[in-house]
Amino acid sequence: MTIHQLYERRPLSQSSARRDAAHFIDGAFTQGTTGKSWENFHPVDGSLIGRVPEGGRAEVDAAVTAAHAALRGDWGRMSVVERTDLLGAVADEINRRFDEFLEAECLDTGKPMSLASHIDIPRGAANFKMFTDVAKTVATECFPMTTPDGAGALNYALRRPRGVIAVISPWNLPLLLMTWKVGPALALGNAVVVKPSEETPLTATLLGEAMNKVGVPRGVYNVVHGLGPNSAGELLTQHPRVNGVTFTGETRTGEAIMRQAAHGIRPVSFELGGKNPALIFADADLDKAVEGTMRSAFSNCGQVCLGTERVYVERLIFDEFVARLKQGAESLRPGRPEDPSTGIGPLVSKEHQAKVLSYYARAIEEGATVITGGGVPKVPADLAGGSWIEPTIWTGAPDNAAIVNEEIFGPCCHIRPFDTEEEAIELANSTPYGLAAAVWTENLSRAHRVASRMDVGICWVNSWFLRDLRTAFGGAKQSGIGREGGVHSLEFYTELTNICVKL
Ligand SMILES: NC(=O)c1ccc[n+]([C@@H]2O[C@H](COP(=O)([O-])OP(=O)(O)OC[C@H]3O[C@@H](n4cnc5c(N)ncnc54)[C@H](O)[C@@H]3O)[C@@H](O)[C@H]2O)c1
Ligand SMILES: O=C/C=C/C=C(\O)C(=O)O
Repeated sequence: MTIHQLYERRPLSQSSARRDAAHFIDGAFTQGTTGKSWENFHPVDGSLIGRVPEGGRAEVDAAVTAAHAALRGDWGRMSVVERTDLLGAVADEINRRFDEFLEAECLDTGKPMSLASHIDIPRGAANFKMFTDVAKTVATECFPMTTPDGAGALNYALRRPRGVIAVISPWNLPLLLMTWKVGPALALGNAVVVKPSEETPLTATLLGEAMNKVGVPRGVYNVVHGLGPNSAGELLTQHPRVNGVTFTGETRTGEAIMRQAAHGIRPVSFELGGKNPALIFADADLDKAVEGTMRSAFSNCGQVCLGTERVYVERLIFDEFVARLKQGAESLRPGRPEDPSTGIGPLVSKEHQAKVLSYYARAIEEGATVITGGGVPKVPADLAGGSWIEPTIWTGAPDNAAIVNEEIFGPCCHIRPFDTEEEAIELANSTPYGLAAAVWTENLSRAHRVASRMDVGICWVNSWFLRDLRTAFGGAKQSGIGREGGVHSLEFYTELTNICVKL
């Protein structure tokens, strides 16, 4: 029976028993000591999923202490092969419990199962597998040198785990983005304390069961739920015994975390916001450019940091492209995650829905023309409690408009014509962000020429969201600090010592 058939009779939100989240500290689940918690709602219909405990100083201290104890214990004494065998088993356990992770992720986010079953959950396992390979195969460096006495000396580099890593993760791809950090951290010998987003606690909690099942020593993986400021997030990122902070989230939040982590000096690795452009030249394969921009603008209800919110189209094909993208946007049917015909899910929360709707209103004030969307879709009565939003396309806004310069993080994009390659490049690079870009052209020279001038961390040509996990991933300008992926993750998750031996 397919996962969809499982729910044909009853919606996911009514098929699942109430699910409370729990902290996972030193190998044990606990509701903690603060007595504070919040309600977790299903974004599809507003139904209650369960409660989430808010961790405080005691929980953060206990988790950091457990992580350090793990480093001094069996985990710290394990060989790379023993460690990576365990993490390979974690990946296998995620795959063994695939449907449970899928159900939990879709309950928390409301995203279609057809999306999460192809992206979110498989990447949860792949992120562990990828970095076990890196940890087992990465070489180190060695520099023989001459010395005045002629005998010479040998320099070689040794890498060791950085220590206890704080992982602060967002709500849009909860399992994928949390394991994108936990995978390399653990494969390279660290221990972690994860603070998932308050919107999406379930898969981080479930991963604790997988860790225990395969025998990862207690204290290696810890989860403390909480909010950001004045809560577990802030306490964790300023904790004196945390050795590094890796964060994925909004740029403004990154600024706050940087201040919090500064006291006592600890390195940060940031993957932040974006306002990503797509450049579509007249010689592009229009079918592919429309299909790719449909995904990059509307997938995951536009809640993808790498998504496209600015589309620049060569004037010759502007009207045709706008008409084609409008047609695509209007074909997306809102629905429940478990419904295979669902084309688009809801936003993650009522708060986020209000934020996106405020930009929809701002667009009108700024003089934009609404090509399609601009509000809340009509949905069946049983979905009325959800955080629904219409996929929206604008044209005609000024280049300094908020909808053209500020990250909205919803299923919306502004399309503007351009006349020359230089103009397109200047427009693409015109915001404080520099995360991703997409260039659509069949001209090989132009593809390489334009891509090389995108001031971003990743540029796709005639594609979007193709991800080779060995490549460097991260943002330029206000979209991030550092790169993670493949051997690039070594820089943040290990400390390097150069040893010079006189021969
Ligand atoms: N660059 C990337 O790879 C990437 C990937 C996904 C999402 N994002 C960005 O994330 C944002 C959406 O996710 P979000 O709304 O969860 O982001 P957010 O910044 O609101 O929150 C992210 C996480 O940070 C925590 N947090 C908030 N304030 C904190 C503080 N002062 N100290 C410690 N922790 C704190 C939150 O509790 C949450 O766990 C968008 O801006 C999107 O572009 C970037
Ligand atoms: O929403 C942002 C998506 C980020 C994706 C990754 O970090 C990845 O594919 O590794």
